[in-house]
This record gives sequence, C-alpha cells and structure tokens, in this order.
Amino acid sequence: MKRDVGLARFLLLAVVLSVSSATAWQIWSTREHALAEIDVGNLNLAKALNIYADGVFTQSTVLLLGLSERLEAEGRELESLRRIQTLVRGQEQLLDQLRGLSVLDAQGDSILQSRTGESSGNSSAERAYFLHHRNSPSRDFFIGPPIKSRTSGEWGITISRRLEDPDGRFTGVVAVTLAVESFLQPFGSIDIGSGGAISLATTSGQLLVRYPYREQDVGRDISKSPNFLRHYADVASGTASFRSGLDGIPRIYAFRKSDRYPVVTTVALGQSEALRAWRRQALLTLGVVGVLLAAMAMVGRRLIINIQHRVSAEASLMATREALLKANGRLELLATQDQLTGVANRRGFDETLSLECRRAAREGAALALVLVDLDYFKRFNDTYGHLAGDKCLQAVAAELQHCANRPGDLVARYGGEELAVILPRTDLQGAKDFADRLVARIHALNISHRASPHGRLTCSAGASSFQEIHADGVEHRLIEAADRALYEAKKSGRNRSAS
Ligand SMILES: Nc1nc2c(ncn2[C@@H]2O[C@H](COP(=O)(O)OP(=O)(O)OP(=O)(O)O)[C@@H](O)[C@H]2O)c(=O)[nH]1
Repeated sequence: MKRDVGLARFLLLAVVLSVSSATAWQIWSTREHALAEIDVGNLNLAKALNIYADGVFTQSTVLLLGLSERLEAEGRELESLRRIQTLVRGQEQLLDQLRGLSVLDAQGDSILQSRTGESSGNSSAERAYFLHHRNSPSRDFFIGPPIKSRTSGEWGITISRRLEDPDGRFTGVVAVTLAVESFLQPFGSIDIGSGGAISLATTSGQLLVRYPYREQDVGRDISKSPNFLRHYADVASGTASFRSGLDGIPRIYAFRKSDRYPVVTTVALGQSEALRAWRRQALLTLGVVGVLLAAMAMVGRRLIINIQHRVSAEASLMATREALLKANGRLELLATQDQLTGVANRRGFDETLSLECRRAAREGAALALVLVDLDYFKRFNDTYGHLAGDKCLQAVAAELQHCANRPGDLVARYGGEELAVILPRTDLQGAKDFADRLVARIHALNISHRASPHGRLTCSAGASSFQEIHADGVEHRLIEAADRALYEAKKSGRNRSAS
C-alpha cells in the first residue's frame, strides 16, 4: 500500500513534468518559428529597400559619370557650364530624389550649382567629400556623410567623383546631393509598427537616413558600436536581435549590404510588438495547460490522500488486531495461571490433565500425577501470618517448577496450599521417585516452622500413575489415587511420599 502512494506520487510528478516540458518546448519552438518568419519578412524588405537605394545611387552615378566626362572633355567655359546646367535640369525631372548638383574647383570653390546655374560663392573645401577626392587619387564614386544645406537647411546625401586633367592632376569635384527626405518617404510608407526602424548607412558605419526620423541621428557614426561590430561588420546580410544603441529599444534586425555601393539597409521590428501574437498564443497555451495541470494535481493529491487514509486505516487495523491478539493471549494466560504462584491454576490443571490423558491413550503411554500438600500449614499461617504463608507457597511452587523440568511436565496449584504435578510418560516408580525428590527439596529449603514437629517447613506427596488409559473418567481415578496416597503419607507421619 505504501508503495502505491509512492507510485501514485511518481506518476503524478512524471505527468506534470512531461506535460510542462512538452508545453515549454512547444512554446519555445513556436517562438523560434515566429522569429524565423519575422527574419524572412525583414530580410525581404531589406533586400527590396536595398534595390531601391541601389537604383537611386545608380541613376546618380550615371549622371556623375556623364558630367565628369563632359567637364573634363569640354572644359569649364561659361557656355559649357550652361549646357551642363540644362542637362542637369532635365535629369532632375526624371530623378525625384535629386536635390542638386555642384561642381567644385581644385580649391573647393563652387563653379556650378544646378539650382542657380552659377557659382553659389560658397566654399566647400571643408566638406568631407571634397577632402576625400582631393586626398585620394581613386576615381570611384564616393558616398559621403550627410550634409546640411547652407541655404535650405535640408539634409542631403552626397555622391561625388574626382575631376582630373589629362595628366591625372586634381581639378575639382562633381557631386550630386540626394534629399534625405526622399528616402524617408518610402521608408515611412512601410508598416513596421510603432517600435520598428529602417535605416540606410555606409558600410563604414555612417548613418545616412533613419526612420523614424530624428535630426540627431543623421550622419551619426555607429562604426564603434558593439552591435555594428558584432553583427554588421563582416557579413553581406543577416539577422540579429539586440537593444538599439540609439533609442534603447530591443528590436529584431535584418540587414543587407549593397552589392555595388558601400551601403547597408537595415529593417528592424520592435521585439515585443513583433512577438505580440506569439506571446498571446503562448499565454493562452500556458493558461490552458496550467489549469489542466492544476486540476490534475488536485485530483492526484486527493487520490494520494485517499490512498494514505487507506494505508493508515489498514495500519491501525493491523495494530488493533495485534493488540487484540496480545490481549487475548494475556487473557488466556490469566485464565489458566495462578496469580499468587505463577504456576497453572485449577483450570489449567484440568485442561492439561484431560489433554495428557487423551495423548497417553493415543500413544499407549503411562501418565503420572503427584499431589503435594504442605504440612501443618494452618499453624504456619497462624504463627507467621497469612502474608508469610503466601510467600512460602510461592517458594514451594518455584521449587516444584524447578524439579518438573521435562517437556510436558506441568506444575499447578490444585487448591489452597495443595499443589499438583502432571508427569506424562511416567510410570508409578518414576512418579514415586519424583515425589520423594520433591519432599527432600522442600525439606532442604529449610524454611523455619516452629509450630511444626519438624521445626521447618515440610510437605507430603502422593503419587499415582496409570499405564493403560482407555476408560472414561481416568482423570478422576488418577486424582483419587494420588489423593489416597497423599492421605497415606500424611497418616504415616508427613514429610514423606506415598504411592
Ligand atoms: N497463606 C495461605 N494460606 C493458605 C492458602 N490456601 C490455603 N491456605 C491455608 O492452608 C491451611 C490448610 O490447613 P489444613 O488443610 O487444615 O491442613 P494443615 O494445617 O496444613 O495440616 P495438614 O495438611 O494436616 O498437615 C489453611 O489454614 C488455609 O487457610 C493461601 O493461598 N495462602
């Protein structure tokens, strides 16, 4: 039964654990699945926006290439610059993102502004793109950090190219400016939730455009940020989850670098927003499973309590049964034991005598009985008192018990100061010898009895034995014979035995 409780506990625990772990696994795998779907969507979006940016840059570079060829071939005469101005106007109609074109001389002074068609009079010698081309012989296009227009205050992205004379000497820079706004518009038209962000940056870590727009983010250098270094630096495209270094919001990012230009487009969704549907589903699952587990735990607990009640009821039943058996045993003993001397009482004597008679009849064996009576015991009581008489009886019974040590021998208090010994498988001679031994042992106890002619406590014994025990009432005859012999011993002077 106790094992049943252990087994029930184990089963309950196993069910709770397996259901919990299966649920945890299911929730975790649906999260992974949701994240994978988000990554795919984000990557596709990043790719599409990258294509858009590539297209804009390509149109700009085509324009720059044509202009730089013409400037280098045709020179910078006023007429030539006017023709270029007309050409750029035409291009501006076709390319919405184009905010302007400028041609700088070798000192960084403007020699053409597409908006006015003339020099703006401003020097751009300190602009990053001018410094880049002046210091680098490369004729590649350069996407510079965003610049703020001195006239309109608008932010723009510059793409520029170095101008050279036929000897390869630096003669200036031709640059187009793309409006940051023209990137923000398509970025903003995409639903990326309230926590999302889309950005375009150079691969060297210069932020060009970021939606949602904050002026302080424009041109920000993120090249030293741990997130940039860990996730963007060395791969062409990928996904990652981290907390934004700009606004501290945890997001799921997907980024793609352009194959042609040193720019990277990033699409990010706010993590908590992106996983909202998954979270709702997970909470629902947790709720349902939690309620089920709680119900199961309650039922299991009740079951275990029931088993425990049954176990304890059974244990107390067993204990009661054992106590009852012990009590019965004690009662049985009390019913057949003499309280004063501890030997069998008259009932025990009668039962044993009848039992031994039947056994002797069955086995054809002899059965002997010795009756023992203390001499002058009335006087002993009168002389020493009843309590001393009791103690004396106890001592005599103990001595008899000591003598009758064969298996099956039984010492009993036959009545009053009279004791009896049943001796199975003992003939008359054996019984007589036993009786003599008893008389001698009691004498040897040397219990003082000044009222007796012997001066000490003595006893008389009568022995009887029957060999063939078949007839009814044999117990009675055995007792009568022993009693007669006892009477004889008394008559012939006491402190002796007769048979
Ligand atoms: N102390 C004590 N005395 C008992 C007990 N049972 C019987 N007696 C006493 O034993 C005495 C027996 O006396 P009697 O039968 O007259 O015989 P007796 O004095 O022993 O004399 P004989 O047997 O002829 O030698 C009585 O005085 C009983 O009261 C007992 O349990 N305790």
